[in-house]
Amino acid sequence: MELKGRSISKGITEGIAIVSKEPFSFLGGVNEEGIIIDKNSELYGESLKNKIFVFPYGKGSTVGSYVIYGLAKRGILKGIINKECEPIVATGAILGKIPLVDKVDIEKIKNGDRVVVDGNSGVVIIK
Ligand SMILES: C/C(=C\C(=O)O)CCOP(=O)(O)O
Repeated sequence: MELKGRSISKGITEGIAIVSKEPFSFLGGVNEEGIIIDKNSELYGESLKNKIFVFPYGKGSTVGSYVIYGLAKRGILKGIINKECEPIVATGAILGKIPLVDKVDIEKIKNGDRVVVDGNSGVVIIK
């Protein structure tokens, strides 16, 4: 299935989706190893390692950009899909050089789906 969206950060990646139905704060939401540490998150205790992180939009501190950058640079976070990306998450993905596509109907993506994020054309493919 192909979902059309908008390119925010270029590049193409493929991986397993980890889906949060709630908006996500990277500062205080995830540690340096990519483990979700926000106890209010439905994903508490899960890992972002080698995953495509799917969530509606970012929330919280501007420091979130640097958290995303660090996760990307350490090769933990492979890509992001948002319903509506905001500047904090966009900045982190662009600096970290990981693909990000938004304006996607993320309700069609289930936890564990294998997805392709094409940040060049702004398309997500569920395999
Ligand atoms: C850059 C900031 C703090 C630091 O250097 O640790 C301020 C972040 O402000 P927010 O209102 O959380 O975006």
